[in-house]
Amino acid sequence: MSRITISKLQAMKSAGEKISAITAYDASFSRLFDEAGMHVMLIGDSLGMVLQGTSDTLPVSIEDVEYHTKCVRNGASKALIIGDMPFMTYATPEQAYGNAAKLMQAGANMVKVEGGEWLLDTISGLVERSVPVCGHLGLTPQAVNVFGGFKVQGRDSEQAKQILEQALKLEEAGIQLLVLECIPADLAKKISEALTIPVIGIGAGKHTDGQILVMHDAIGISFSKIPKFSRNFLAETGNISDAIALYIDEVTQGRFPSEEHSFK
Ligand SMILES: Nc1nc(=O)c2c([nH]1)NC[C@@H]1CN(c3ccc(C(=O)N[C@@H](CCC(=O)O)C(=O)O)cc3)CN21
Ligand SMILES: CC(C)C(=O)C(=O)O
Ligand SMILES: [Mg+2]
Repeated sequence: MSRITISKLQAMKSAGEKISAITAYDASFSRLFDEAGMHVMLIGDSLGMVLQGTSDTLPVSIEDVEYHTKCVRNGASKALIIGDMPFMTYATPEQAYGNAAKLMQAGANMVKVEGGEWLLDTISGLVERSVPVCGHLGLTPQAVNVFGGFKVQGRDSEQAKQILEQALKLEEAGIQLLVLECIPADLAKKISEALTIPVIGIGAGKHTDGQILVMHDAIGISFSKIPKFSRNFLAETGNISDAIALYIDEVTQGRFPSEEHSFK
């Protein structure tokens, strides 16, 4: 079976079919997620927190994500694979090109970068050089020291307007997928409707075109604090394959996230 393409995700958005995504870091889980029918796997810089035990994602290196991308690539034959660009590995367009090349050569089909306005040239440069790009707005964890903690973003109307405007500019610059993290459900709905490209939410309510979770949260074994927006699917099922199948089904049916896993 051939790999899920970005155009397939685009077609899913157009058809109103929900996209399910999860983070993955190794070949064994990657194969399990792939066989369950997961559409997208992200080698997240969250690996700093869930694999290495650090208190934020800032110490993660490009070599860390490169290594885990190779592991995930070996387990996945169908899911679209996204490599997360770590803190300060895309501070300039030139840095971004060299570091994106490492993740693409490790097996990623797309790279993800956190931020808005300042990234527009980097994004168009990557896209011109044949690297598909996923954006990330809202609670961008690499900016935790600016936010003063992992806090919900976009609650006041000025900030909400800014996130929407940034999303539109990123789309114009060439991103083909967008992650929205920890923003009010109404704002995520508005952005998902305003954009042509698919929007994947985490802590962003049920109206986005798809959902992503950190895999350790979805099975309730995270080293770090499990965020309010997550749900332990293993506790409900008793084995990991069924837990992942339930997660995908709940996303597909629009039952996850419910109000208790969303922000106002
Ligand atoms: N295990 C894990 N899950 C994640 O979702 C995740 C990571 N690690 N590491 C990277 C970032 C950091 N993330 C986080 C971490 C904590 C909260 C959190 O504690 N949020 C509060 C809400 C705070 C507020 O109301 O402003 C919560 O109660 O969920 C949110 C996102 C999301 N990502
Ligand atoms: C939470 C997701 C979107 C992420 O960026 C990560 O796992 O690093
Ligand atoms: Mg990340």
